[in-house]
Amino acid sequence: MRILVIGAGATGGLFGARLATAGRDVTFLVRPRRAELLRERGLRVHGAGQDFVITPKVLVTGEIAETFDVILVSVKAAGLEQAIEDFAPAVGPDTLIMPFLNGMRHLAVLDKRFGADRVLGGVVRVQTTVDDDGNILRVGPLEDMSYGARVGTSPGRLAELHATLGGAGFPAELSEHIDADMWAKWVLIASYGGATCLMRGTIGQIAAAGGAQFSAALIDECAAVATAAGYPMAEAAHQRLRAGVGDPASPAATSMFRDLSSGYPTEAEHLLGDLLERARELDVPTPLLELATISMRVYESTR
Ligand SMILES: NC(=O)C1=CN([C@@H]2O[C@H](COP(=O)(O)OP(=O)(O)OC[C@H]3O[C@@H](n4cnc5c(N)ncnc54)[C@H](OP(=O)(O)O)[C@@H]3O)[C@@H](O)[C@H]2O)C=CC1
Ligand SMILES: CC(C)(CO)C(=O)C(=O)O
Repeated sequence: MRILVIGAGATGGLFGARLATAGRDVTFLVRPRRAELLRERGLRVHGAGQDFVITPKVLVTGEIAETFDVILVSVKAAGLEQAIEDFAPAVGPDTLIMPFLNGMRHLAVLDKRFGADRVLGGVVRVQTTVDDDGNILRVGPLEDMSYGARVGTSPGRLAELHATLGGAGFPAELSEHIDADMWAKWVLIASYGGATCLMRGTIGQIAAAGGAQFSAALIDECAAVATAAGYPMAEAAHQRLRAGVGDPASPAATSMFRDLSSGYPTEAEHLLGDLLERARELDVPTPLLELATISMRVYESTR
């Protein structure tokens, strides 16, 4: 299957490079500045014990002349609408679209444009960022993905997708409960991301300052929203998250915290604001989530 990766940033750059290294047919759809850099210097991945460069196949937005089998959407939430316009010409009748985005709201946007049978659920777990030289920097060893059908995707096509994304040097799981997986990831990202951004420190720094109970209470609030929405988190996973916030040495943080620390725009509305809105609709009290959301709104409005 021919793969088009939308964006060659922290997640798309890493997984696209892995897939290309494993011999898959990968093309990156990028904007002109990124294209120039990639053509000049290649796509380099480094950090956490790895260092490799690939010469990527690159298409600049506006240049798409044919459809692809798989589209991996790896833009941030704020860039989604424009990205959809840009990659739409690559979507044919059998194309599958797998988004990497955290949160859930993007699914409705993609479904509306392309139909839910073509839009898979997706979860990627990596710790990456784009460094000042435009390289993909791994800030931790985590690297895996899962994906799965939500409604009416052809099983044959799904199997082909799994054969393409699997066995490429990172764990890739075909999930039969991808909506629940996405909700569980959302609980993680909203609670760890909300806590670290509100407190301006890693999970360990918050614990060392006496905030472990605060972080655990935020996890409970986010998990309660998932439960009310019909996607209760597995008890063991919930308890693992809670246990993780008690370690003062924990370096845990999220991509939203890395964006905040660099003074960049964040996905706060997509990750926190949307969850808060759903909590209100479902009548779930979430005072800490509200606090984290407001603090990020202030950050965004004063950047
Ligand atoms: N980073 C991480 O560790 C993790 C991130 N995630 C999630 O993955 C999603 C993507 O995040 P991440 O990879 O970090 O984001 P990045 O900002 O690092 O990468 C996004 C890339 O998309 C490019 N882009 C944006 N719009 C377009 C467009 N219209 N056409 C082509 N390229 C475009 C940007 O290019 P340009 O340079 O031109 O702006 C940028 O390089 C987010 O929802 C995030 O929450 C999930 C797990 C871990
Ligand atoms: C779960 C985690 C922290 C790593 O994949 C993440 O999704 C993020 O940093 O955005």
